[in-house]
Amino acid sequence: MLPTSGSGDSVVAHQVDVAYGRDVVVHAASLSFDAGTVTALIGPNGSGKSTLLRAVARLHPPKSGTVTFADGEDLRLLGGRDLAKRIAMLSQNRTAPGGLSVRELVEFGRHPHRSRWGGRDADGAAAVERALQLTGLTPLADRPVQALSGGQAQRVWLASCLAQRTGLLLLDEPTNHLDLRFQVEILDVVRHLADAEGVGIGLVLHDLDQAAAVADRVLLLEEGRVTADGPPDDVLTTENLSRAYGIRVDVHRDPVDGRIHTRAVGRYNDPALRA
Ligand SMILES: Nc1ncnc2c1ncn2[C@@H]1O[C@H](COP(=O)(O)OP(=O)(O)OP(=O)(O)O)[C@@H](O)[C@H]1O
Repeated sequence: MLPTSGSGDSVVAHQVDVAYGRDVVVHAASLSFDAGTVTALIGPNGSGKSTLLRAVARLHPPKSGTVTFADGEDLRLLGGRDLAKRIAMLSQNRTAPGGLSVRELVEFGRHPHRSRWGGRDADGAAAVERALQLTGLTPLADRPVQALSGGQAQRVWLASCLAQRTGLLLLDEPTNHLDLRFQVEILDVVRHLADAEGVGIGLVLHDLDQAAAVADRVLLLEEGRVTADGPPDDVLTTENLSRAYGIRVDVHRDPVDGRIHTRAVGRYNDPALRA
């Protein structure tokens, strides 16, 4: 079967500051998204996760610092089409142009692989069918995008990224709007792409249990700074999470599968506070 990605790729951000106007919201952030590795960005609302991901994807130029591929090549030196062959990003807040079917929107992901004059894209049809299949959209392929639910539409945008067949995949809250089954299935796809095809994956997740389950590495952001970076066991601790989120967060390890589970303890499930 045609692989979804090209070959795996890695990207390194070094001491990156990112600003909106004069307001610096990401401070001296360093990270890497490595081939064959799933890296999750977590942190409270407004801590800079999306902004940092967008800076790595060159959608928002950093104020200072560098973003390079593993071989040292600066992303700024690539043309848009060449960059889109190497990095795909699922952003939040997308709007589909009117009148498109699911398959037509997924085909947008093939744009960088077509010649400037819209010429042949030998792998295109197979890449699109595979992306539809991986996201469970084959039965909906001919439906108008505008007739889809929020979760179905989320899967179409993800499929469009997969059809791009890049070695790096950056996903901003990919499980947003998805029901339980598709949350699990999409994270399975993410894991598969990293393990079987060597894709480097960076994703923003709010669900800490999902981050623990899917990620090899977790970065915690607080007020625009990376305050922890390492394996889930080292980062997802009561101390780190309670400090970052400003609420007590208990962390347990499942005795059966060994996975980390987190529980934010609010007033209503803390017996000491309820008494
Ligand atoms: N377009 C914008 N113009 C100005 N400030 C912005 C803009 N987008 C985000 N910000 C600010 O930048 C900071 C970081 O926002 P960002 O969206 O990166 O955080 P986040 O961690 O992804 O948040 P969330 O979990 O809510 O999605 C916040 O203070 C936010 O108010």
